[in-house]
Amino acid sequence: MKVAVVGVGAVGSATALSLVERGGSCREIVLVDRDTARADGVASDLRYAAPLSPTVDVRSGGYEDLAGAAIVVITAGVNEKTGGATDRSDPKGRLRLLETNAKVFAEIVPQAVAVAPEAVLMVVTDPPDPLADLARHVAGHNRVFSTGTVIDSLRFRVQLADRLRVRPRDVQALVVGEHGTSEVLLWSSATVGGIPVADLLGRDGRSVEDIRKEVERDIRYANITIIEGTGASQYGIGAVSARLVEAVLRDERAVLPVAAYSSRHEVTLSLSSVLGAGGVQQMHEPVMTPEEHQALAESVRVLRAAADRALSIGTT
Ligand SMILES: NC(=O)c1ccc[n+]([C@@H]2O[C@H](COP(=O)([O-])OP(=O)(O)OC[C@H]3O[C@@H](n4cnc5c(N)ncnc54)[C@H](O)[C@@H]3O)[C@@H](O)[C@H]2O)c1
Repeated sequence: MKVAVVGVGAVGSATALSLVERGGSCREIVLVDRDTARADGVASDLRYAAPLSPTVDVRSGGYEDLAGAAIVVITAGVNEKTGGATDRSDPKGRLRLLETNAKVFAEIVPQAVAVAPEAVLMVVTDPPDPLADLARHVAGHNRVFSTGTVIDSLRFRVQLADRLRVRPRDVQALVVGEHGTSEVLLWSSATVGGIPVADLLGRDGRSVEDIRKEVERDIRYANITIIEGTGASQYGIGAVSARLVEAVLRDERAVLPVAAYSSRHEVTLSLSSVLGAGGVQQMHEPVMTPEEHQALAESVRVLRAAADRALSIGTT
């Protein structure tokens, strides 16, 4: 199985490293970037790490090398720091990158689809959900999804686990809607060992409402906190991307909050999605309170407007 990564910056190289280290799901990784020297350098670096993992060949290439790829991971484009999306008080958040990155997608997607018409397209570039709508439109097929709120849901689980002093693996908690400032944290269904987290938080006397605000802030702006330290958030999303590739290649039917087009909501968004061969196979709406439903409707509104903009930029 061949996996292609288009865009070999911080996120693309972290994704490729995670693919090599997780091992086993793909036999070949091709790295493509308009900065060919960078793609060559990352491929060369990873080639020397590969013998420590299950057999995998890593090489750089051009679009012609996408032929036969089962999945194309798109991580090309400006990031939050370069694109000026690191202001916590800016409600647009990652949507600030839409104009620039829609143009990047208009360049990449037709070339990728021409060479690899059967490949699943996985969008990581921000803002991933409207860019997945654009990619789907340009590709002319539905085998398109974005990493959506998988990373946000992991952040939610980690933040809750910290406060509850349990391991994150045992916390069930979902974020749905946009991978962005309008995302919806589903507190009502967050549980640990079958117990609602709201029943466990605040046992040390702190107000549950205060803890909730603190957790929401930490998750919504986790990317900015990371960028303030390192310039780019890359390792978490790299590990997520490799894990999602694995779920597709192995037809796992894993239930994860990746984003795909929902005919019900008429836009790409994250719900409880079933991920396997061909991308997202089913999407289900988690049980929500009326307030959570309302917040999701607002996120859908934001996403529809962004998708319309992405299409108008990327298809003219
Ligand atoms: N979905 C998520 O959860 C998530 C998380 C972190 C970052 N991101 C996003 O991922 C993207 C990449 O971030 P990064 O930190 O790796 O940025 P980066 O600047 O380190 O790398 C971007 C790479 O894309 C390449 N590129 C740009 N335009 C191209 C084109 N037209 N064709 C081919 N290659 C092109 C550049 O040469 C560069 O190597 C950003 O949009 C960032 O915001 C998304």
